[in-house]
Amino acid sequence: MNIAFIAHDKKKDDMVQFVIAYEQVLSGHQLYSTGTTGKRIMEATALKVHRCQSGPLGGDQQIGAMIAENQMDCVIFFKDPLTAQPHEPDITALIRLCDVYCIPLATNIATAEILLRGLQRGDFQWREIVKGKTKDAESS
Ligand SMILES: O=C(CO)COP(=O)(O)O
Repeated sequence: MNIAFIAHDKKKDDMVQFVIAYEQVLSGHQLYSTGTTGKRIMEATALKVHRCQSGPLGGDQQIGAMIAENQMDCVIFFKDPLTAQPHEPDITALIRLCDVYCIPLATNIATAEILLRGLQRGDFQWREIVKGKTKDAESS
């Protein structure tokens, strides 16, 4: 599965703790992130993360584009609800695209735990079916 990790500054420590806790599970997947979040994850773990731009410089939009191309299976986005962000429209757009394409999205650590436990159990297999169907439609 392709999984995106994004954390606002005040949530980055939580994100690091989270990926350390689930490092073993995550090592079997392709990981993507916004710039600084990915840097923090790679410093704290042995995980390899494909880093996009930093959020305020377009990283949320790059991950949004992957969703629109059906290349993202899950988004873990630890949002800071108490701090205004200069790129708020990009954040809203990313969340909207998750809803448009029915991509599982966790915006806090409690939901993220449930999503990753589902991932461990194989609950995300339906994404492979959806991706397969999209590829078939594109090639016909
Ligand atoms: O701002 C962000 C998401 O909206 C996160 O970006 P960084 O991971 O580059 O800090």
